[in-house]
Amino acid sequence: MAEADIKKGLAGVVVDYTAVSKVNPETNSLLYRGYPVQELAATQPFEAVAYLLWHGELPTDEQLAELRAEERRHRALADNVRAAIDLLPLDAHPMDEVRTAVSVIGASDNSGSGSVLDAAGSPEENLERSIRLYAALPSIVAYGQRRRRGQEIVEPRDDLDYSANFLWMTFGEEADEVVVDAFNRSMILYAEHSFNASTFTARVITSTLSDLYSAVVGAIGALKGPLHGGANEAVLHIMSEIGSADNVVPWLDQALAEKRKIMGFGHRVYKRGDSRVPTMKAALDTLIEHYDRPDVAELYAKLESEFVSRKGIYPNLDYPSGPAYNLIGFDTLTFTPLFIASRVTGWTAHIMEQTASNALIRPLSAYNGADERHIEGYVPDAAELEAQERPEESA
Ligand SMILES: CC(=O)SCCNC(=O)CCNC(=O)[C@H](O)C(C)(C)COP(=O)(O)OP(=O)(O)OC[C@H]1O[C@@H](n2cnc3c(N)ncnc32)[C@H](O)[C@@H]1OP(=O)(O)O
Ligand SMILES: O=C([O-])CC(=O)C(=O)O
Repeated sequence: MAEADIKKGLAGVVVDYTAVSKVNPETNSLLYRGYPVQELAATQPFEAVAYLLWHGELPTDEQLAELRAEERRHRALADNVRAAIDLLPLDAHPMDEVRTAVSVIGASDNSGSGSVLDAAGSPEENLERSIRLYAALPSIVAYGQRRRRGQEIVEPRDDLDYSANFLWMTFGEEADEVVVDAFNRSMILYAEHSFNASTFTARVITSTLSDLYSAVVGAIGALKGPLHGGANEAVLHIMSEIGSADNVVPWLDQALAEKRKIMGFGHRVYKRGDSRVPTMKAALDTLIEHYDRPDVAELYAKLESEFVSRKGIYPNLDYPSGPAYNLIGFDTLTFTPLFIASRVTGWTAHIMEQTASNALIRPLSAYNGADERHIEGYVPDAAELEAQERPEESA
């Protein structure tokens, strides 16, 4: 068998153009539509960043007010979505819960003709669907956590912006400004990251001219894995296992001896550190100070320094965001759903970009299975003999 030039995991393969974001490992930078993400996190509400990702420009005051009004209109948890969530067992993973909720929203959207020929939708329909999902996800995530805790649903508040309302619906009390600010920054930092696994999944699904909801459902499935979004949950599991800074060295000795992956470290593209980490770490520091938890800072710093010095592998965004969400009070299993609530903006921007310049995504594979063989006594019919006369490239 001839050796094929396989790029395992598509590592290093450039598959298409995108104008949504630029990840540059050389300069350790990340641009959303040209703007450094750090500048956006320091100056913008998440709503403005969502607008930027969808439209390519930051909104004027009027455009932002319009988006905020529309977001408020679609905040409340729809009855059928709540009913579907309530059917799920309480120990279902929240990622499965959110995935199901998005499916229900998609199945209930009767815009378009209903035919598969029309599934991909117009740019206007897809923008409308994107805003609806973006608006609905906080109530889904918040309700999920409250349901697991045996608490009553908290209705959205029209006088609060996206991040403050998200925290209100989750905890039933108004969050301090420093907490809202840290949370808003995390939403911005998680919003977009070029052709990561979940975004690429969304683009593959979109490339078949399927609908936006199906692409988001698929993306949620890809995000759940601990090599991708699930790592923010996994970081907290690891930190709980370690317990305190004193235990880092023995814990790490054993984890490395067992060849375990240390969650929240490493990245396919960034090899010298993730561009978003310093901004998220600064947000974590404000939370550590606010909640007076120096023990978290000690454990964070000790694990980072030990792991980096031993392996030369740096933290990714999930490393500071895991403990940040823990300090805010989110349950560990809710962390990756928070990632969904943010990343739905990037996913949908990519879905619209893919639709606007589509080509079916269908790579080739090199076959390394059993040699051709036949069922004993089988006699090919005429159709099969005819097909064999027209051999195609194997794939
Ligand atoms: C928002 C995000 O999605 S960011 C990513 C979140 N994911 C995680 O934090 C999970 C932990 N990290 C990882 O598993 C990896 O770093 C990935 C999957 C993110 C990127 O990995 P890849 O580019 O595919 O590199 P790969 O996994 O092959 O790692 C290369 C080497 O570094 C090692 N390595 C990479 N990351 C880690 C880690 N976190 N812990 C231990 N070893 C690691 C690998 O074991 C491998 O070693 P080897 O060459 O001796 O086999
Ligand atoms: O880019 C990646 O591979 C993963 C990542 O950091 C993200 O999706 O935010």
